[in-house]
Amino acid sequence: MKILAPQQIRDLDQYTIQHEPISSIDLMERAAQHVASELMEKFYNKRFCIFVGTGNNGGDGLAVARVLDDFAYTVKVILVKTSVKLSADASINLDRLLKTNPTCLSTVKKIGEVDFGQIKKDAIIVDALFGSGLSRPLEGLYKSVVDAINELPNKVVSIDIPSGLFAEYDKNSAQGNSIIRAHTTLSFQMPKLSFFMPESGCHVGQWHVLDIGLARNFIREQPCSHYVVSKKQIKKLRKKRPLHSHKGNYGHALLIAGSYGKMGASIIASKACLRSGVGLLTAHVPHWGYGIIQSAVPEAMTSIDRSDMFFTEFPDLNTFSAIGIGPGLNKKRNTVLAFETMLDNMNSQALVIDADGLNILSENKHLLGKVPENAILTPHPKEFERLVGVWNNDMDKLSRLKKFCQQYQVFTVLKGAYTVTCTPNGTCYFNTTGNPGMATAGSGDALTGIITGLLAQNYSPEEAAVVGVYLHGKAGDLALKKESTESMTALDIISCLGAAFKKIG
Ligand SMILES: NC(=O)C1=CN([C@@H]2O[C@H](COP(=O)(O)OP(=O)(O)OC[C@H]3O[C@@H](n4cnc5c(N)ncnc54)[C@H](OP(=O)(O)O)[C@@H]3O)[C@@H](O)[C@H]2O)[C@H](O)CC1
Ligand SMILES: [K+]
Repeated sequence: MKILAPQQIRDLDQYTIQHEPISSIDLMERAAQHVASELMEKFYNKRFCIFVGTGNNGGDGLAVARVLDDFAYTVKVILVKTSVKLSADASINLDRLLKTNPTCLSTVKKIGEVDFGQIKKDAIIVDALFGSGLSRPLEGLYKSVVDAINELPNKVVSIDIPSGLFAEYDKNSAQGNSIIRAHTTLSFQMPKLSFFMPESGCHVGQWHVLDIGLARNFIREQPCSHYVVSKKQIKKLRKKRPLHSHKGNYGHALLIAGSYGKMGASIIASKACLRSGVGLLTAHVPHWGYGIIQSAVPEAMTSIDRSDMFFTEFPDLNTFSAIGIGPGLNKKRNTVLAFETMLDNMNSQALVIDADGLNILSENKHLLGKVPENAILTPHPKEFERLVGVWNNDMDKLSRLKKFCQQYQVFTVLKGAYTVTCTPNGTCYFNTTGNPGMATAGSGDALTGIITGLLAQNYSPEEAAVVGVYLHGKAGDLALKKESTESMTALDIISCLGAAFKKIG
């Protein structure tokens, strides 16, 4: 699913009105019907208190109030209005509401006029103050109202976007901005870019997309560099196995991971790689790790380093279709040298670099130039910061991510609540599977194993990264059915990979 920019969304709105054709007031009505249905389903028989502004987001709120009132819900509407006039469609909806239920509405022009004490604790607050038309941070009356709503214990549902939040904008990170902290956000047609950033996404709560039928052909034709990964897309990318096939058809992966005291990284990455469908796996481990890996992962072959403790050499790379390097490696001088020599000797093998592999790159920046094109780097934010420097805010982080991928022609999987895969041309794919239980030791090693396994099976780097991240998150979500966010371990995630594949279908 595309994540369009605010101006594109406005154009989409206009295009739909002209080409469907549908009048803007009817489009607002359609949007409001969707919101009201969702509210009635989620909050059956609850009372609602709707804060509306003067733009079209407020118009949505007024129309929602009327629909809820038609269904005999108890609704209070608070129109927060400075001296500005209402938008044309908000004004029509105000008249419609006044005709059906004039007593539900109060208009406030000063903060003292809002009687927050009157709002029952179990009422659902609907936030329809500002949507995608926000042009500056909130001030004065609007800021006070938003701050006061955020102090209330009530659940808040935002229409389209939490009021005060920009759809995509650096100012989201400005200290002291007042932004609604929603429990749920019902967003029209597509999520907004700011939902995916830690600094701004924390205001959004659970978000749901309401398909209000905006012109699909227009969406399809829009240039776009931000996408949300969907199950449908992953299903299309999954490679189905023919009946007559053998392990030789599914690639041979090499995992260079683990060192003295960190053999778990090798075990976890190896198990994940095998559970992702690789035909053959060789785990390259230090001499000391031989017995450990052989007994923990009997399915894997081993390549044994001459060093007892660390990675200092590598086997003939031509045997392998994909290589994963980094988990639990350490950064000893000889390890750095071996890594550099390996980069010099890469041919056509697909490559994943994680953990200490990334730390070696950030401490030896000249090696970045040796990373082969289309390699996949899988940093967590701290590792990424070591590679690109400190960012000012999340939008800056995103632009550094794109610049980095374009400069080195690599894919980067930047891990987080919404892990983003950025391609060498700067296109970003946001992943929505996964949960906070996956923030646990070895979780990243598992992802390295999964992506390496997919690469070995001839998934393109883009497919392997996007599918791998999705599967890893999905397996984590399935593991959460048996475990809690606290108790989940990396091996729990791996044990659910089979079920995750089945969920893709
Ligand atoms: N996408 C669609 O197809 C549909 C969207 N709908 C809804 O419409 C809103 C967007 O509506 P819009 O009227 O463009 O924007 P807002 O409702 O957010 O409000 C804009 C007005 O608010 C003023 N404004 C902006 N920032 C501030 C501020 N910080 N303080 C005070 N006032 C502010 C702005 O004035 P300007 O000075 O910036 O010109 C406008 O007057 C979308 O989010 C959906 O909810 C449709 O209903 C369905 C189709
Ligand atoms: K809103």
